[in-house]
Amino acid sequence: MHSKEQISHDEYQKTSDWLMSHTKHRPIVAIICGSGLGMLADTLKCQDSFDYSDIPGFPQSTVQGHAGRLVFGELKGKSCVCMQGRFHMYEGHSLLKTTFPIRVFKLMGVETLIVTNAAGSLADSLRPGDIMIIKDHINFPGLVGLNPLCGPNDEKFGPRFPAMSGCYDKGLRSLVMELAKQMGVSSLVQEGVYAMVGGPNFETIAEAKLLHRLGVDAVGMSTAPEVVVATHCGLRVFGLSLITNKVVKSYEDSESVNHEGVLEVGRLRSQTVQQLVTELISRMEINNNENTNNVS
Ligand SMILES: O=P(O)(O)O[C@@H]1C[C@H](O)[C@@H](CO)O1
Ligand SMILES: Nc1nc2[nH]cnc2c(=O)[nH]1
Repeated sequence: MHSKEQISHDEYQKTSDWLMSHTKHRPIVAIICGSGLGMLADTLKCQDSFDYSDIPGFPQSTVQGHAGRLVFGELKGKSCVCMQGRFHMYEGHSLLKTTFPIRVFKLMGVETLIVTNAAGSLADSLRPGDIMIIKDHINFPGLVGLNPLCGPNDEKFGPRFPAMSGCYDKGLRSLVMELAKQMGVSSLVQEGVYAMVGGPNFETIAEAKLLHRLGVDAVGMSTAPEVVVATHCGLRVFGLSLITNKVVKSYEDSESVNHEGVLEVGRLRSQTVQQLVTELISRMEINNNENTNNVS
């Protein structure tokens, strides 16, 4: 089950050095755009962007709605880097490749990771178009040993046995709840538990019932490996799921989900997600100012 693949510290460093020599931005925040949410990158000012295919060591995006571009720029005076397109296990990437950018971000000086995704809801209180602030996750592939941290541990990044309780920063979660109130969109926003499944198929009804009984609020096919690797190397994490569909949990229900519908809800709610993330970045406190305002 375990792959023998390893990525050395030097390989992450080479990619980081290449990027740092091709942009003047020195990002302190990294944003990963979920399906249909790539427009988050459009808000960045003074952009430098790179196709993944041009970045040494970077995997390639193959999913519709994931452009495959890394965009550097400024948002509210803070230097950011944005992944327009992420890597999923179901595309055939190893978990190390899926999470490759996270350690590159760490080496570039990023302190905070914002992850977004499209997800189906199991909680009755979450409707399509709602935004779920991720309070915690269940990493189903991880529970059976499909974890990017399997294999030799690189102590330069983090410990062999990292804690994962509290991996979604409480302060940032409360801040976004507060911002949602101030923006008049609090009726769309609530906290919940995200579960990652392997995909690429959507859930059977029996699987949906199981997830519901286990206390999962929303389900998707990404995010958990990225958050595990980010937490391992000491990044502060904030995550949100855009609820794009209800997961069908009844044999009487004739609805079914498809990727086009997922992307469509992403487009419809893009503005609100964009505003929330922009306000979050504007208001979040930064620990280490070394990387701030380095763009000349
Ligand atoms: O990258 P995310 O997690 O937003 O993508 C979700 C899960 C699948 O990749 C896809 C299904 O429509 O959307
Ligand atoms: N697994 C899963 N991923 C999703 N991504 C968007 N909607 C869904 C869903 O219903 N199930």
